[in-house]
Amino acid sequence: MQNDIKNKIIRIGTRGSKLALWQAEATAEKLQLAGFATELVIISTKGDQVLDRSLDKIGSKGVFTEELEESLRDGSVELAVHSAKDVQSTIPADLELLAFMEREKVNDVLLSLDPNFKLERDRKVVIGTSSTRRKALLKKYYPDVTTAESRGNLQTRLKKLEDKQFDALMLAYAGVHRMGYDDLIVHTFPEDEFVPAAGQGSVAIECAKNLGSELKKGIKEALDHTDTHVCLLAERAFLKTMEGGCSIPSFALAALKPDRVSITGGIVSLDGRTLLQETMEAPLAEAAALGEKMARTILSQGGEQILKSIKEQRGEV
Ligand SMILES: NCc1[nH]cc(CCC(=O)O)c1CC(=O)O
Repeated sequence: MQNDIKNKIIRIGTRGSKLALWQAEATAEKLQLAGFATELVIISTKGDQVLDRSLDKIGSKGVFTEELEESLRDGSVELAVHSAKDVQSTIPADLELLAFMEREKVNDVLLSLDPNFKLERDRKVVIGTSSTRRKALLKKYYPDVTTAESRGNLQTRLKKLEDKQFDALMLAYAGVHRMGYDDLIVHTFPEDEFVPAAGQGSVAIECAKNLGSELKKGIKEALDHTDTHVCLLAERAFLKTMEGGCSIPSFALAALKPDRVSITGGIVSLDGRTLLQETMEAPLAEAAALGEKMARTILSQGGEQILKSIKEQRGEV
């Protein structure tokens, strides 16, 4: 049985950005170690093609995932590799998230070409970011900072930094590290103030539900990191209940204790004035329920109001 499934080449669908390819190659390596043959299939998504608008204006649902999911459906790939952060909170009924790879350090970091760059509370600097969460948290903790749009893949954003479109660039450590830009890091934001977006730093592996149970089991054994998976269940349940999507400044970070899971989650208003943030814990087996409970708590404490005013500002209601 085991040998049968390993005769088949696992085609891995991935976006073409350098970071996406790094993640797909890391996936392929793990599969190869487990005895599978692999092949990468590069698929371009709307998020890669539309670079002149911020994500919240393209629409938050699946901008980096839709075309990959179509390839899972039509059988042209067995797996799709995503940054877990980019995966919409509800997966289509015919697909599933099979595995989450071991998580990288979760923090947001700041990159600058000036190694002596200091981020101080009362310094007027321009920081490149297109994330609503990062913009709003910067307003809260660094009110004198202004932000400038920085969409595009990491290389495009670094080019904007070189062109002095901003003084520093704010990114997830995970991507920076995977691309080998650690040398440019001038600041690491503490994860209790700049709580990351749900899923940040982890790679999610998606497949069609009907891929075949033996094959799915073999792939999961090769790729899944159990601790990361439990944390992601909690964070994604939070995201789903918040109905957040990547354009909402919500955040959630779960962590494991020996036999319990804790989660810190919340939402911040776009102007940074209202920050709702809580930490809760539960037994390991209740990770998803914990994420949901956290979201309901935040929503009832004023999160609902924040979401409503964000939608009003965007003209969605
Ligand atoms: N939405 C873009 C995106 N999706 C995943 C990462 C970084 C890698 C990760 O968090 O796993 C990034 C860039 C960033 O936020 O700096």
